[in-house]
Amino acid sequence: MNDMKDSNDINSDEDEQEYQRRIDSIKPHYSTEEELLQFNIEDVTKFIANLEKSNVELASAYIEDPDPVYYEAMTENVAIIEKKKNQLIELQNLLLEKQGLFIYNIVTYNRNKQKMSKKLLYLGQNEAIKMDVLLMGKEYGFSVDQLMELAGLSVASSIYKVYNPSTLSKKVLTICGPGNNGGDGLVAARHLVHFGYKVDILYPKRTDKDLYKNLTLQCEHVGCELIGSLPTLEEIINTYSLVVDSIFGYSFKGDIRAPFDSIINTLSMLPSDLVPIASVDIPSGWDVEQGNIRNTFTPGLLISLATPKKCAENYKGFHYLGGRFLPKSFLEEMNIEIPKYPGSEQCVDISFQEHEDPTL
Ligand SMILES: NC(=O)C1=CN([C@@H]2O[C@H](COP(=O)(O)OP(=O)(O)OC[C@H]3O[C@@H](n4cnc5c(N)ncnc54)[C@H](O)[C@@H]3O)[C@@H](O)[C@H]2O)[C@H](O)CC1
Ligand SMILES: [K+]
Repeated sequence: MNDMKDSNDINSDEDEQEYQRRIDSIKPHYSTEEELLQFNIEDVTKFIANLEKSNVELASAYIEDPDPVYYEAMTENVAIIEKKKNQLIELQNLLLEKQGLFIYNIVTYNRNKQKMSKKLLYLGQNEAIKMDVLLMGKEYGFSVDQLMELAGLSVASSIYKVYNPSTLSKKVLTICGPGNNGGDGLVAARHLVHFGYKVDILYPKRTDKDLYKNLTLQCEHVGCELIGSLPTLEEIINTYSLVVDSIFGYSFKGDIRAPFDSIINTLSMLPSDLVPIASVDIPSGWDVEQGNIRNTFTPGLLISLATPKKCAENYKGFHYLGGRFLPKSFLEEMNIEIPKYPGSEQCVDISFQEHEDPTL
């Protein structure tokens, strides 16, 4: 046990100070600010990777011997990883700024004190549908399965950032609806398994199209279990650490019909501190433009796809943007401005704290 604790000493304050001393001592060798930023980005990335590796080791040690010390060490690691990831995003944005790629007119700040554009557009329902038609038309030439794959990957990537598998002790339940939002959920479920989660899927109203049949098959092949009906509230709490809501997206209209009415009712009774919900594109049951008018659940994480929709304008939880597939020409044609994705990331944190003073 002591050996494991020692290998985790990277967490300690002394190590952090040592790390800072090392960075400071190296600074003079870098001739430009851009080079220094590049170096810092690489260093923080390695630091995060080491901690994540250490957490995987701690997690397997904990499974063999559920000593709370392992758990505490993992929790400490997770907090440091979160801090370092925020630092990484700031460094990446600084680099973008240095390279002249951050061009925003009106500036506000998100929870990571990143500069964000006020011009970021919240689409209405018809605009979102129009956008889809345009993307998949002759001019832009995308196919639905291409976009769905990128959308689903970005959902899984966002979940990984907010609800890291090392912090979850139970499985993830992905609930899929009958349309493309459900398809995004199937893709996300498969990637979540690749990222280290155990995933069950509830897919009560399946479509006969090959795309959905294949996505379901692929999920089964990576080990997702397809469950027949929604477990009781108590069973959900005992079995799952997270619910992924991919029931309805931007085409949802009217009163919620069966079987999704009772599913959404149950989800609305779920204590969010015990089992948070991650919603794909739209929190299911919310009006696409007016938001939570039916007083259903509020997700802990919302992953808006391509651009956020109007219902998310006053959303206060973790908010990520994914679906990194919009070409510049398309953004110009639609007169949309979206935040820059850092590096090769599939998602970007757009959780707003509009009135926060970034210098505090
Ligand atoms: N360009 C993009 O950003 C992409 C987004 N994607 C995802 O696709 C959904 C929109 O998909 P769509 O198939 O148009 O619709 P939904 O999934 O929202 O749902 C349609 C489905 O739901 C049924 N339905 C509608 N209203 C109700 C109701 N009141 N009660 C019960 N059932 C209802 C309807 O009959 C249909 O069967 C978008 O949000 C993104 O998640 C793409 O994956 C990639 C491109
Ligand atoms: K949804």
